[in-house]
Amino acid sequence: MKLNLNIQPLNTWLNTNNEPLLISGPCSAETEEQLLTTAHLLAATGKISVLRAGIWKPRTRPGEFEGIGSIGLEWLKRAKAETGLPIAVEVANAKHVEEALAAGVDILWIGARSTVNPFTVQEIADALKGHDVPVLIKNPVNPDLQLWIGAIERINGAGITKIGAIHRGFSSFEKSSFRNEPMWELAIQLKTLCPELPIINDPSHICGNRELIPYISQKALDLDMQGLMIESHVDPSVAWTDAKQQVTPAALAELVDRLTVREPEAPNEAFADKLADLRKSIDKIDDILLQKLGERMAIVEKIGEFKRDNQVTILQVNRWDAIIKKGHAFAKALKLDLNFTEKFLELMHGESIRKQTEIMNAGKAEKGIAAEQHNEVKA
Ligand SMILES: C=C(O[C@@H]1C=C(C(=O)O)C=C[C@H]1O)C(=O)O
Repeated sequence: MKLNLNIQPLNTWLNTNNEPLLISGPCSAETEEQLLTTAHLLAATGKISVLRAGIWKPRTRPGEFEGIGSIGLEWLKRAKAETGLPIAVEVANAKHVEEALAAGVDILWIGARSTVNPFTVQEIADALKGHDVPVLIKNPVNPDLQLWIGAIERINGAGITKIGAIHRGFSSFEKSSFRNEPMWELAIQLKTLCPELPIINDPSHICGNRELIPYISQKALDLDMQGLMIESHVDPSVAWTDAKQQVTPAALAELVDRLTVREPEAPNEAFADKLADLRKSIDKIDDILLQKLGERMAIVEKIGEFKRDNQVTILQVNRWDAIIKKGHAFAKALKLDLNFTEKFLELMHGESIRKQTEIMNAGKAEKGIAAEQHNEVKA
């Protein structure tokens, strides 16, 4: 089901010269000189459309630099007057919204740590009522698409129609090369549910280091995201916050030059025809795959009934082990990714277990099973 949002297309409220939107600026405004020098260097690249700077910083532990505060608005105003760039800041409560709007801030964004809290988002939404300011909403820290959507709906419900989502990645318990796991599928789901909603990628917070930023930026553009928010600093080595992930304005310009912007639409009829042909072949294969999956499940059900009637456990580790081993051999021979193949088989096995559990317990503890099934579907 599509989301029922009232969103104005990005190009109707921000001029990006038909290029992907690029928002850049320091993680934190530190001093007037740092902000202005960075802003001038960024403006001189001719690459960016919006200048950003954090002035109220939600930090994990107390005692870290928590932002320069309202004085930063004066510096941003000066940067805007001198460079002509629209300015953007993060807001986390009603007071921030009021101060930012009074200072003529052009774009507000809601950070990941605020998006997680519906009370905070609602407070911001209420403060925005009656204003016509663009608002960008970062994904919540945790991979919860509904929470992200809920925040977008709250802001939209306050009458804000110039809205964008910022994909900044998600906290994960697992060790990873990323500071925040991209979990692209969540951004893809959001785009599928609301195709008119601009999604902007934040490679700085996904990567947590400079090195991976070009890779993530390119991937974001190839997933048809409409822009990038990349942190930059006149001298990242001395930055007060997020030093490892900021780039110099010169490095930013170089990075942007190396990106390839591809079109979502077919460039000509010949391409469209060839693509349609290839897709026909995929459709045929998908039909066979699903047909075979259905046949497989019917046999799994029979085995389930057989096990139930003979009091045999559902899980058969040896059999499962053999399937995985055979899967590995197939993956190698067919040049399929091993991890993908394993995940696919695991998904199938999980469904067999679920189905056989249902058969084993038919009529018994129905409530518990229904609850488990509900959770599995949700997950
Ligand atoms: C279908 C069975 O039950 C379970 C499901 C399996 C499967 O999906 O292939 C394999 C082993 C069992 O854990 C079976 O025992 O063969």
